[in-house]
Amino acid sequence: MRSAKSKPRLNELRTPARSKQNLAPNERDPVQVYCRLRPMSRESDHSCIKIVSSNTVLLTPPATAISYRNENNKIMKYTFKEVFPPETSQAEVFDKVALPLVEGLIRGKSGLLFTYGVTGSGKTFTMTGEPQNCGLLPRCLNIIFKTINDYQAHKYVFKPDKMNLFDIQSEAEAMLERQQELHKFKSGKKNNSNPDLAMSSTDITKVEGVNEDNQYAVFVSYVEIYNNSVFDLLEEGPPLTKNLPAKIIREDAAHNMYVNGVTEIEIKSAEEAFEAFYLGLKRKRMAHTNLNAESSRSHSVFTIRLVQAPVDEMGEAVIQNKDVLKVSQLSLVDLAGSERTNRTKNTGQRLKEAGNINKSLMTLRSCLELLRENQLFGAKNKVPYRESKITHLFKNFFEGEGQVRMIVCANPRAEDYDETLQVMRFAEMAAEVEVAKPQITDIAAEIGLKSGRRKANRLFNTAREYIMRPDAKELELDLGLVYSLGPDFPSLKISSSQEDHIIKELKAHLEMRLNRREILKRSKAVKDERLRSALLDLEKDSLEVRSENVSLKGQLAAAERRVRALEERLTATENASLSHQRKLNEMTEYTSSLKRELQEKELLLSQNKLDKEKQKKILEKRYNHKIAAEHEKAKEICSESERLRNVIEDKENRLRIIAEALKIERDDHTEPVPKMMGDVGAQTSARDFTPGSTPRALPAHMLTPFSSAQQTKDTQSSRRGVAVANPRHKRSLSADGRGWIEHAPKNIVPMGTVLKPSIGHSKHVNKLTNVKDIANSKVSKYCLVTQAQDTDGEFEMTMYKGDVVPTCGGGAQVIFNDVEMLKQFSPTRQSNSARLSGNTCARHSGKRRDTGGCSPPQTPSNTSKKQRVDDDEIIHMN
Ligand SMILES: Nc1ncnc2c1ncn2[C@@H]1O[C@H](COP(=O)(O)OP(=O)(O)OP(=O)(O)O)[C@@H](O)[C@H]1O
Repeated sequence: MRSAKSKPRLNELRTPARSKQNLAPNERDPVQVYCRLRPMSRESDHSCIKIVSSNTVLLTPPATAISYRNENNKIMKYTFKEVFPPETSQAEVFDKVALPLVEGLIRGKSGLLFTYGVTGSGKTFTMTGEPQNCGLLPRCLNIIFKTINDYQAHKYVFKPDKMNLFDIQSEAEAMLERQQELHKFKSGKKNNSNPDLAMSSTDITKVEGVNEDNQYAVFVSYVEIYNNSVFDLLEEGPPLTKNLPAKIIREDAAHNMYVNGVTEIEIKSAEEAFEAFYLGLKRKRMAHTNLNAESSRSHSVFTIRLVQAPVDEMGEAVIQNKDVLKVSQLSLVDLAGSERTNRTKNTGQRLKEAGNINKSLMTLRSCLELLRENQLFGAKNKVPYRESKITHLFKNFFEGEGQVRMIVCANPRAEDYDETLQVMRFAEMAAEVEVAKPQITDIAAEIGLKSGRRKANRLFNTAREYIMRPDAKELELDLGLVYSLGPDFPSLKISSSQEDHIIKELKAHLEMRLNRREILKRSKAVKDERLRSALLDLEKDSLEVRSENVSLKGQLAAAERRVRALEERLTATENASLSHQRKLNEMTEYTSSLKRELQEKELLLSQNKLDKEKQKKILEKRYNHKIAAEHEKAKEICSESERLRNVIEDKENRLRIIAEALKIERDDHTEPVPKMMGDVGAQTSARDFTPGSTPRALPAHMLTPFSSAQQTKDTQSSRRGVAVANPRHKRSLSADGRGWIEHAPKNIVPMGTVLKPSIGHSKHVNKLTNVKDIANSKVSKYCLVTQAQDTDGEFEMTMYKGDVVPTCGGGAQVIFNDVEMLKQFSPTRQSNSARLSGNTCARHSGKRRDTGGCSPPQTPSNTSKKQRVDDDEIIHMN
């Protein structure tokens, strides 16, 4: 727990929010409602409002009014704090209504002043006024600056913290910001001032309540509430014509409502304030209605916030602590005019605006009604402040504390009567609402600061300046201002014995002076003590400084010696450096000459390169068409080779067919020859024979020699003397002496002639079933022997020959490259070719590419075009 005597902590100094219900009557103030009547536009017009006293008006309904019929021509009486007749001057209204609010603002109390009334009743006239006849707002600004002018803090010492409170900056920080601002303004500041608005207000004087030991700063903001959205009229950026972004209303740490992110401009003079106000005015949405060409369609709220903080003990700078700040605000609200939409004949946007205006005014009205009920009858109605932006923004005035004043403006003309009546009723009701009186605390006194600090500082500065002057003789200062025992003695003249009160007054005065003397003595003792300790500190410091001085002198002498030595070295080094510098210059010159040479050569090189490239291009052009012709030829060759490849593929396919035929034939050869060669042949026509098929019949003269080996021998012996074999007819290609594998049917028919060539080193197989027979290092050639009868019934023997090529899988493949056909003609045969009888040997050979496997050769008839008949083809005539 904090002891009773200890000083309060700074953050405990703020006044806590007080509960309205528990307030004593003297702690509350009613909303003060004034009525101002505007002059009639035409003198001939009938006025419905009559002022019966300084605070009462009578409303007489005209025959055209609705209330004339509804309320039986009833005259209504309304009472206000004061009624201002049409001829009342602006200054008078200001003095009565706004001046007390300004005074409160200076003392740290917040205030709210709004004008309320029917459209065209003079709200804006009252609030803003006209050139040369300024209204409440300019007058408030003028008087505030006149009052605080000598006590203003430097700009940016107080800075809004964006959460409705303020930070305090040091003088240095503030100066830096001022310089930045100066720089910004030099680069283009727009002047928004309006000479008309800098209204003459010479009659304005100062108000009481300024604390000389405080520093002050004024901040203004200007918002507009339009269609229940809040817009910042001082926001930089968007052009005036475009829609401004809407702002939201928030509650700060002290439960005060504020417009979040609103622009607050620090103002140092009334002129600056007018400038800001004029900028906001330009942004205001003005709309024209049938009723009033200048009617404002929005509520506008101009807020002046006054920040004050005590100066420190020295009376110079503000205490750097946020908690000593006191912020008070005066909000000047020009409400949009209330109107009946059916009378204004508004449509579209205007109708929506009118609806919103009326809705917000209705909310204001119902909020005040509920508040009044709560206050008067202890009801616990929930007040719907949030239903409208205007009531939400000023919630803390009604729930917290402050001074609230309202000026009801009225136009006494008959056309406005019904609406004016509503306004009067509202005003009467609002006057019954009470608001807690603001409590003022002297924070400086609470933290032990004495008053008169700034004055003392001023005197001190004057004295110092005076002493510095050469002609200073005697300083005459009114120290009484600082050490004053209070005001002068009251009048002590006692003229009768009954005047005891004078004695009492004198006694009180003396006691006060004694008290003050005591305080001053204590203060002096404290200051003496401080001075003594300061002098002692000074003496101690002085001694330390002296001894330090002696040691420093010794150090200085040693340092000087070192410096001299260093200087000598430096001179020597400089000389050396000079000579090096000369050399360096020479070398630099040499280097630069080399560089120049290099550059020239590089230039030459690049020139050469360019020339070569040019030549290359010329040659390329020249030979391009030749290259194109070559390309054409290449294409032709390609297409030819493609065609040949197709032919080869075609041949391969045919060979494959032959191979299949051969396979069938091989299978047929397994049948016994005698059966094949029997008398069946006599029954079978020779024309039934198809190439490649097994011979089914042979002519009778052919059968004998093939009947058996014995018969062959007989035939050979019967033809003794005839040269049936000539060694010269041996096929050279067949008998090349390499290892052959001869693949012939088992029962091959002996031809009985020399036709079949002998193959040296050959191995005979009937069936090629064992791979070793062919995949054998000794075998490099392959010969397939077939026998058949041709279409003429002649017997022919074909030998397909090829190279055995081993494959990578361990097997072998045969590439056929030669075909030999041996044909035997019967000498008895009657045909065109019958004159030639005996054996014919034709040899066909054709080189072909590797088929990649063992594929049968083409038959001679199929390859007749490509195959040639060898020169050494022999025909044996028997
Ligand atoms: N007390 C007055 N003395 C002289 N002229 C006045 C007075 N009151 C209003 N007028 C004039 O009446 C006209 C309308 O006044 P003003 O614009 O102030 O009305 P308003 O209530 O603000 O209207 P709205 O609600 O439409 O904004 C203005 O031309 C103004 O000069």
